[in-house]
Amino acid sequence: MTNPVVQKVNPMLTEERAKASFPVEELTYILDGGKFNTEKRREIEELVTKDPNFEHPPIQFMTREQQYSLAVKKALLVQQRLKELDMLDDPYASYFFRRIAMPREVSPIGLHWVMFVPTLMGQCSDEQRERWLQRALNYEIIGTYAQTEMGHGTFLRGIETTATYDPSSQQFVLHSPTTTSIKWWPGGLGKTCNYAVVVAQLHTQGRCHGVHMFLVQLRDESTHRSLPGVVCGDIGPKMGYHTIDNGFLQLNSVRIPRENMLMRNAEVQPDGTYIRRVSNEKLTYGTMVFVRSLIVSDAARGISEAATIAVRYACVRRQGEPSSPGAPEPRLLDYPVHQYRLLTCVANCYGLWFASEVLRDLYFTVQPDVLEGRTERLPETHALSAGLKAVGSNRGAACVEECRRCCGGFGFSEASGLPKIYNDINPACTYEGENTVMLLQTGRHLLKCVERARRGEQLAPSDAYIRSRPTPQPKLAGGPLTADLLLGWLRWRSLSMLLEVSGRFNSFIEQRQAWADAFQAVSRRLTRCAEAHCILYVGQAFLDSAKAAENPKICGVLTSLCRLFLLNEVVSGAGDVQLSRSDLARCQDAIDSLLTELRPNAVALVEAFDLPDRMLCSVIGRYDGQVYEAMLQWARQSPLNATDVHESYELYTRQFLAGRSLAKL
Ligand SMILES: CC(C)(COP(=O)(O)OP(=O)(O)OC[C@H]1O[C@@H](n2cnc3c(N)ncnc32)[C@H](O)[C@@H]1OP(=O)(O)O)[C@@H](O)C(=O)NCCC(=O)NCCSC(=O)CCCC(=O)O
Ligand SMILES: Cc1cc2nc3c(=O)[nH]c(=O)nc-3n(C[C@H](O)[C@H](O)[C@H](O)COP(=O)(O)OP(=O)(O)OC[C@H]3O[C@@H](n4cnc5c(N)ncnc54)[C@H](O)[C@@H]3O)c2cc1C
Repeated sequence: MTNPVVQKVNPMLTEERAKASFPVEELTYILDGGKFNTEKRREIEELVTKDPNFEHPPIQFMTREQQYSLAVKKALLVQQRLKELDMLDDPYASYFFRRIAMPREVSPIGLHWVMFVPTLMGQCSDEQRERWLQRALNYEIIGTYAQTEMGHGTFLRGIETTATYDPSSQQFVLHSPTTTSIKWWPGGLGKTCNYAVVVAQLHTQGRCHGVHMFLVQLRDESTHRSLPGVVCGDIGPKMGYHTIDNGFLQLNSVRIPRENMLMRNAEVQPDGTYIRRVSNEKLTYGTMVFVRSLIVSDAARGISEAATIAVRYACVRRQGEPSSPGAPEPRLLDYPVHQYRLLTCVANCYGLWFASEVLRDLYFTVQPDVLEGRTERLPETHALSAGLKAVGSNRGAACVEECRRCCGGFGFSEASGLPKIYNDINPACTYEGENTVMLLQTGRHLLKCVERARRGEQLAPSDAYIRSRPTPQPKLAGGPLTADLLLGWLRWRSLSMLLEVSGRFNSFIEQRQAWADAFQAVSRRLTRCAEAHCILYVGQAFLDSAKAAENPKICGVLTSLCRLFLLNEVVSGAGDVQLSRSDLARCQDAIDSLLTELRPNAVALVEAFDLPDRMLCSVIGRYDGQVYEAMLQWARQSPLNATDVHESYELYTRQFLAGRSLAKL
């Protein structure tokens, strides 16, 4: 543990820690992807924790402008430190450095490395990479990804910004023709960035060729003033994300050189001739596939933080009727219903954690082929990243909210750290493709898989269970409810639901409905199919990782947690298909026994995430469990407490009490 123990550890937490049935440290190595990674991460965390430059009072007491300004300073300081430490080329080290240096502070330059650089990597021709990539990697320029407009987010083909080629000057003219065409939302666009990848409709030789990407300079590189024709700014306060300047951008006939169109997949020649190099036009959407896969891991990390806080708090918080006179009040964690609420969040967290690793590996296996124009596995990768992005962020937001409520009133206080975790994960349900829209993309792919299965074509590995005919329901009665059996049931459920919906879809087609209309008619049910498919993927990844654990004690506890995850899915999905009352009752009993079995490991399972206090930023989730003193200390920092009598008393309350009118004040 990298946590400095400030005070004596609360004995209730020590007692819980002693109950672990497995070596927590070894599970940490598994989660980090090896002991080497754990050690490296801890070194970085210690480095940042000791650096006074990253210390400051809680940002929750600051104004938005102060928060933004501090975040800019810290984000840039991180870059300087990473350079000094020669860590810029090490994505693992720089990720953890950023994370611990700016815990729960969304970086104003975050879009630069999450989307701007990956877009340059994926969409530039080789010469363009030479020209811009190194400058971007060195942070000589700071960029963002400007796609969404006020009028269009989901429907990308509806984007209105135009890039019209002018062969006489060999320039593109970037223009926002309407109010709705103003770019709206891009992170860091308002004040921080000086460049952007702008998504626009390409017009040349009198024809529109659809959405393409252009590198546009927004601000002067030395004065940072916006360039002629560029109008940009901050979009104002949001539900969260206070540290980042999501921005707007209006382009008034801004001219850029022809070479600033990103030309890996398509090109406009000097005379204006348009040439498409690869047939799959969806390659322009490549960066989104990448970021969607990252969101699954963000969701798991968000739950890991919230669950660490809520489980620790549940060990030290006493509330309720003592079991006998004179006995202490029960701890929250003693209540089975509380165990259920927390442990199912922990189970979701592990499932998403392992699924995000499998998805990341898939992405990095497929990406080199995609860059070379071989797109055979792109549909599977898109369908999985879209669906898992939706399921991951939906679950992430729901579990973090559940953990927050598990902490009662303190969960509503910023002191708990929980509102911030929620406000960080919640927008992921919307950005990078709104979740329902993403589930529909997965659903569309699944419908096509049934069609392919019917034609006897081979399906991608994660779709291989899809057949054109139903399979018998696995029997849950009789033998033990093993993880394999439960996973088999979820596989059967996913296929059954899909075949039912696809049957309905086909009947609409037979009635001569257009494909798009038939799709709309089944869309509501299709989103459930997409969820079931993704949950199956999560369950499979979870079980594979549990089985792969070499230490039998870790394998045991992970398998039990995986069973809890699977059983909970079976019970909550019982309405989607027919599950007999007796099977349902068996599953419910099995959940109750698992809660009793897993309860002694509750603390160990969250502490395996090895989250230092600096990362959690939580008064009630501290390693030492000394909650109440710390809560008082926190409240003392409120600027409202700077004076005993607040100025509003003199200005208003005193007048009010004296019976004077406040109307003109
Ligand atoms: C909903 C769709 C997918 C629809 O696209 P469309 O062009 O209308 O598609 P269509 O003609 O209906 O054809 C669908 C077809 O296109 C395929 N496809 C769709 N997306 C991809 C992809 N990424 N990779 C590979 N293939 C893709 C689909 O599988 C369909 O294929 P098919 O026709 O079935 O063979 C699209 O408009 C979309 O992706 N919308 C969501 C927009 C979005 O995600 N915006 C993100 C902005 S950036 C951001 O939010 C950053 C935040 C980060 C932060 O703050 O940290
Ligand atoms: C914090 C944050 C950061 C962001 N950062 C960026 C960024 O850096 N760069 C960038 O370009 N964009 C960014 N965005 C924009 C984001 O990608 C869009 O908000 C998102 O794609 C949704 O688009 P929209 O807001 O236009 O919603 P809409 O498309 O108007 O959707 C509204 C609702 O309608 C539903 N809906 C829409 N179409 C359909 C359909 N076909 N079928 C069924 N239902 C449908 C959706 O599910 C949704 O619930 C960011 C957004 C947020 C909140």
